[in-house]
Amino acid sequence: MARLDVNQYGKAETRVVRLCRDTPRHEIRDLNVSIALSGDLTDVHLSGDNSHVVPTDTQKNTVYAFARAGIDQVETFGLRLARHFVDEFDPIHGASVDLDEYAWQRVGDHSFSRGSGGETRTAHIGYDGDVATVSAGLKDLLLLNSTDSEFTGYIKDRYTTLPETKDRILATAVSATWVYASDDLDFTRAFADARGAVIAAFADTYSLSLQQTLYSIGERVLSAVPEVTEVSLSLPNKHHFVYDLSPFGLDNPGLVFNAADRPYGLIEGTVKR
Ligand SMILES: O=c1[nH]c(=O)c2[nH]c(=O)[nH]c2[nH]1
Repeated sequence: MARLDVNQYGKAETRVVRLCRDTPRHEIRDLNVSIALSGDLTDVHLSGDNSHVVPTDTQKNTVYAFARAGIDQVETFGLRLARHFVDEFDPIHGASVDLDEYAWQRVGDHSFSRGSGGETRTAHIGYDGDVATVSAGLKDLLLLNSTDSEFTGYIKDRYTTLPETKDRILATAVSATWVYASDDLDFTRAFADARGAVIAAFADTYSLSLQQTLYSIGERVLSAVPEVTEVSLSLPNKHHFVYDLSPFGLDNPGLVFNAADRPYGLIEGTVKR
């Protein structure tokens, strides 16, 4: 016999752009919003009774309608949406809202530039009708140190070819998610402080491994933002290998590198208070 287990449904990746045109110097907010609702949804799966279903199309429309009032902080926008679906519709007991915000750089009063592969701000809202949990973070934040990075002293076996190095490029694309202790705080300030801590820790740490850098980033975020209870980091090691120029009769004292695409080391961890 089959039995329906956990399930959720919603509109994924609603792309909403909200302009502010109150002055000739326009503002732009560019979001990708994914909603997942759960609750009393057994009948729709077992018998096709849709009477408990808030259509995903309605969810999408709600995102656009709520954006009309303005997108202040991604976290508060997500909280508004999560609370709306759970508080307005009896069969809906839980909402999960993921928000990505793309960073546009201003290049004029009404002109903006967005680098491909640029950094994205993220937020996640969970709401069960009682407690709202908020986490935030960023992804694809590219960072590179051109020195102050070593990797030595590791296990060597018959398959080890990696030479020890006292001076290498350390580069990564940071994905970080941190959890807030409260659903009511200045998320914009907290984000800016956490982001600043990530960058400062990466830049300031004399790195003996990317693992050590990960811990120092986590530690710095916790000390910079008191409202953060834990930080999870996913750090691809974007290897830069010194290219062998000796076949061409040239030396290469750490000047020319092969920026390898794949494979990459992937260093992940959570740092808590
Ligand atoms: O910082 C590093 N950590 C590792 O675990 C590792 N493994 C590797 O081959 N290079 C690196 N670099």
